[in-house]
Amino acid sequence: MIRAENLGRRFGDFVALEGLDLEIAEGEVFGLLGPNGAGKTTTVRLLTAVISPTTGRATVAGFDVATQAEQVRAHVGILTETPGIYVRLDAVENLRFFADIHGLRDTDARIRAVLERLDLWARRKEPVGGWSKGMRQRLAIARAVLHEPKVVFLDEPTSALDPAAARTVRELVTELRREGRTIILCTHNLDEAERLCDRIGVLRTRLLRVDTPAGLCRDLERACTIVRLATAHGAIADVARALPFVRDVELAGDTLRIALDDPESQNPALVRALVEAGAEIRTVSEEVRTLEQVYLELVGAAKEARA
Ligand SMILES: Nc1ncnc2c1ncn2[C@@H]1O[C@H](COP(=O)(O)OP(=O)(O)OP(=O)(O)O)[C@@H](O)[C@H]1O
Repeated sequence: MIRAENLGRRFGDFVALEGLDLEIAEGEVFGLLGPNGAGKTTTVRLLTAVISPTTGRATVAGFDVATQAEQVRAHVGILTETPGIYVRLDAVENLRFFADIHGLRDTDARIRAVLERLDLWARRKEPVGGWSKGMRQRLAIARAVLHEPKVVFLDEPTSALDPAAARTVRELVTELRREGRTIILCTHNLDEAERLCDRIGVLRTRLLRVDTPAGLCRDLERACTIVRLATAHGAIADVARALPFVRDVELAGDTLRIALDDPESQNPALVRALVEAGAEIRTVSEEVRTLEQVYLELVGAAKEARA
């Protein structure tokens, strides 16, 4: 649904985005994470044909963002960080305005359907200036999906919302995904990204890493197997240390933390050796790092590399 090849954008001498290679499948929820100024909004603006690339190319729904901007815009919906909602107009007037821009037909039926879906129909006649932030955000999402786009870009959709309103927005994202739409979600909320996204890309001018949330948290270079013993046992730790494929062993209480290069293939031999040495093993598990740890290391390393 989205394909970018060496996509980049400069503003004068300043490089906002460089060498973006990315493919996003239809129906995927793709999270874009990165610190302030990392180039997330620039990426969204490039992929929605609001600005043009200075290097590379990209297609969205099969259309080239540089040469077929109008078709791209017809197939994408965007929720920006500052959605242009007209506070003096009511919800229907706001949506009618955008429906006219898109040249939509069946405007009244569409508006009613989307407002009912977002639970805003009963309040449709009030100027939206008097609404809560959460309600306005829902209206902004209604606007983004009014023309039933195949791809929906959501730039920080839950920032500045209270937990209940944020939850409603997250439920909407899940619903949009159920309808088969492709969603690009820019967020600083790592927990939200982990819960909603099929894959996550970490960006800092360049795309540093792309993987599933679980894949990002499984740090292969530091994979550790955690073995909990029935009784604490220094001798068992020494047995593990003596194994040629074990890189490091820490014993804390009844728990061994064993660093391996490839736990999946080395765990069976490790467990066999420990049992043969008399260990009574209660549990064997994998040390999983949090997305926050992985994220901070990735963007921290990118910052050092740039310095
Ligand atoms: N029109 C522009 N002219 C000059 N510089 C720009 C322009 N648009 C963006 N930039 C710069 O490009 C960099 C990337 O900005 P961008 O808005 O894409 O980051 P972001 O990852 O969305 O950040 P945030 O999380 O703060 O929203 C920033 O340093 C920004 O100042």
